[in-house]
Amino acid sequence: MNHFPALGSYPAARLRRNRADDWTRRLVAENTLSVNDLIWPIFLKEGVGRNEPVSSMPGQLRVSLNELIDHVGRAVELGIPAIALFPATSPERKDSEGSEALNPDNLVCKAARLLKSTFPTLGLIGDVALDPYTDHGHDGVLRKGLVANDESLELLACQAIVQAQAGIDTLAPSDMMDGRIGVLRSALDAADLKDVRLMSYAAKYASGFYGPFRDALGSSGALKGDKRTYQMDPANSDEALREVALDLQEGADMVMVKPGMPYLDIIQRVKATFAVPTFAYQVSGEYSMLKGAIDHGWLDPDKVILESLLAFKRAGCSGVLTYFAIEAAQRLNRG
Ligand SMILES: NCc1[nH]cc(CCC(=O)O)c1CC(=O)O
Ligand SMILES: [Mg+2]
Repeated sequence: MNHFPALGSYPAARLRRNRADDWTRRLVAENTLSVNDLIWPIFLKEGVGRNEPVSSMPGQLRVSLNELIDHVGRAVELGIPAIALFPATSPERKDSEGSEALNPDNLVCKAARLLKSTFPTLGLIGDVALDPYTDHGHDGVLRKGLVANDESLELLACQAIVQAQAGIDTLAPSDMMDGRIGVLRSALDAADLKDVRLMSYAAKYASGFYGPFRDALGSSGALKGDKRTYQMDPANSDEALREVALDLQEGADMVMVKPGMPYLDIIQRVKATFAVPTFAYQVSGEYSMLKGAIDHGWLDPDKVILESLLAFKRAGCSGVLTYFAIEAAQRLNRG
């Protein structure tokens, strides 16, 4: 069936006409990518000392607190609206309950206070989940060998409050426990932190693409088993809509789909169904795939970085968490 009878067909219809010059290409472009779409995830390292390269993510660093202002200053200068903080916690601070997550002087909280006082207008996103802090590497606590949903929620709520009090303005729960958005929202309300935003990792899949991230945080060696009892099955799509519906009902301000590129179909369905601010996480494995090929000279960074990010806009995203944020912003600012 012809859905566009009025348009006729070749030779009257020649779609190449609009592609013939830069000016028409710019006029008919349906989507744009700008610096306003970028969120830069940053790994933090304890102690004062040198930054450390992350070997499975060439170009990314674990940043120590004394280097943090210079490091983040680059994002601020480029106009990147927000960064997301992830702590590489040293093994001696990890335990089975992830207690360090509740320490108001933990790495994320120290970084948040420092960054808020230096860059008051920069958005700070804090990860809510226990895996950087547990010696078993799971996002919640274990009871009888299983990740216990409701016990974990209590700890996650405390973790959220501690971060918000340190200056984190957007909490991003990545734990995938059921009910955590509602619990976090009421905990924030009770603590008079009503303006703190919740960016829910609503549809987070049990993905192999997180491998380099777990290396960066040192949680891959620690992780016992896998996360398939709480993260979503990559086979599922309808279920993502249920996850998003619940999180919105419970008080999420923004939702996220993760990973990104292999899940563009999910992003599109979420945006079409709910019409709410939707984000994607172009995760560590996606970065390392592209970066590895770029470093070998097999892909052209001037083409693939912005193309991969524009794909998220086309699918319906408001913005993207990407380790390419700096490189993308530099290219966008160059015009
Ligand atoms: N709560 C853990 C968390 N938060 C963000 C990522 C992955 C990000 C990336 O791969 O870049 C993960 C990994 C996991 O679930 O094991
Ligand atoms: Mg959920």
